Amino acid sequence: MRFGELPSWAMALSDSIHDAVLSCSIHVPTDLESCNGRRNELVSPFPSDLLWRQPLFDQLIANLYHPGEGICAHVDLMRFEDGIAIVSLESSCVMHFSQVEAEGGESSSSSSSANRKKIPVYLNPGSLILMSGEARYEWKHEINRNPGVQMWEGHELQQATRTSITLRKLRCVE
Ligand SMILES: O=C(O)CCC(=O)C(=O)O
Ligand SMILES: [Fe+2]
Repeated sequence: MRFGELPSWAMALSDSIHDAVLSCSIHVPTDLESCNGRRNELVSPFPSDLLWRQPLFDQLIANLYHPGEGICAHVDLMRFEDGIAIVSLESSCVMHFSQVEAEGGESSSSSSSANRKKIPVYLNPGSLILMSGEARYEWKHEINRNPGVQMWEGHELQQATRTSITLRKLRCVE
């Protein structure tokens, strides 16, 4: 785990994440009438106030998982600001997202565990996960790699050692 100024390779990674977000961000007209007035908004996988903050990230953790190891469902600690990036390396895997229980817990009918869906996201080696806003605060993420096989769309995933690098920004304490 590392806090404060990141080592140069992690700064380079952070810059690459910044560039990757920019390269898949597009400007779209806010409405048809304003098309000619060139008013448009940026649609981006990371909100621009987060993308342009300085520094983008100042904390990183590298996690090493052997076959059969994963991480249980959680929301990242509130000591970190909004805007989290994870680079997934080496082994493919499936990350599941599930909605945080509403206040009042299991008795709340719309959010009972039976109704709460898990959204699977397939991660290739090199995949970048960006979490902000609702995804960061209202959804848990987990990787369930029990010993044995993990399946994706009917195919068996070959489990190998997996490394992930999570980049975050510490919340300022006043
Ligand atoms: O290994 C991963 O992809 C997830 C890591 C993670 O969620 C965390 O460190 O909080
Ligand atoms: Fe996490």
